[in-house]
Amino acid sequence: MSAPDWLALPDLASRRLGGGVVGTNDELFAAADNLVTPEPPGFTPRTFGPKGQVYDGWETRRRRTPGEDWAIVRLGAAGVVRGLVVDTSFFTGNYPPAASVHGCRLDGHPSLDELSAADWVPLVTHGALEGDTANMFFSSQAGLITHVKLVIHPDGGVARLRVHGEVVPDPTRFPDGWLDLAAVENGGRVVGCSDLFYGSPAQLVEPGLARTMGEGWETRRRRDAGNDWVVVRLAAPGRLRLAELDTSHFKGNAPGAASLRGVDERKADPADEAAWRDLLPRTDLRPDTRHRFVLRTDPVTHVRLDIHPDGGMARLRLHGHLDDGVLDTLRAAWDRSAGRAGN
Ligand SMILES: NC(=O)NC(NC(N)=O)C(=O)[O-]
Repeated sequence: MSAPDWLALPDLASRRLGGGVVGTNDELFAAADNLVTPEPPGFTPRTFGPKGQVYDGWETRRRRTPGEDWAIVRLGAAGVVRGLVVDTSFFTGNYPPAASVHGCRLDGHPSLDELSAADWVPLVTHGALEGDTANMFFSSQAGLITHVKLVIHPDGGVARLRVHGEVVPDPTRFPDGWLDLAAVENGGRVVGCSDLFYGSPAQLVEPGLARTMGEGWETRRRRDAGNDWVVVRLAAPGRLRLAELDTSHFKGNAPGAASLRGVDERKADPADEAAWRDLLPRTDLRPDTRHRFVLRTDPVTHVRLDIHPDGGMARLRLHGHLDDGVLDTLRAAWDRSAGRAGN
């Protein structure tokens, strides 16, 4: 069976975006914070701590009274949830047989008490789980979600909770309309690339600096005359003023040069090669360097980064201003769905 399309969407709960566990009723065996760890779970058999076998995940005690266990997760970026993964990797004799996930929308910085009293809408209802498995659930809930509540029936261990969805730009994050239009936390997304052999291009637009080469995008060595590329769909239409092409950590494998092109899908079809306009001409790059290039572009909705011929890059930042009227549109969309996660 092929992977569902929604798996390619960003994990809104990931710690990489600032997601975090804000409360749980029980984490005696293993901390619920592990649910949002970006790296895949690991396991070393027969490693015992003071409470029992050590697990990389959330694990509650064996229930001796009726009920269920829960953990509430603050998403790193608000969005519309398209699919969830309740990953029970390495939990074999102690996984929960079923899980539910609910979502809510609460803006600002709500307390656990406020979250507990929120209107929760179902994203997954009593979904059957397999042990030691990435259990996948499609969500048809169209509302904007800021927090999710994982409920396990009745108890047990879950290694990771992935909440894949489309980021909805939060206009309170850029009150003057100046933002990194490529950033995933603002709603930017990598929608195409030539090669992702060593590292995912989605990492180019993640927050912060890459800590290692492994946190960037890296292609294999090309043995033909072509070059590698990625296309980013911007958070919203905007005029670019500053590009950052960050080759940090890529010392023996930085691209020799790069260029940027853009297109405005409101005026031309991005599938039409001839519609793309130069934003930054082919420019030499240095290894292990945060290059900044000042730009002055017309409004664009998509940007293509070409690297010549291949190699790796840690981050791509595309700072600029939202096109005229777009900030008002984003504010209206944000306000319209306020307090209505289920709509
Ligand atoms: N061997 C175990 O994993 N036992 C228990 N869990 C831990 N973490 O020790 C349990 O009851 O699920």
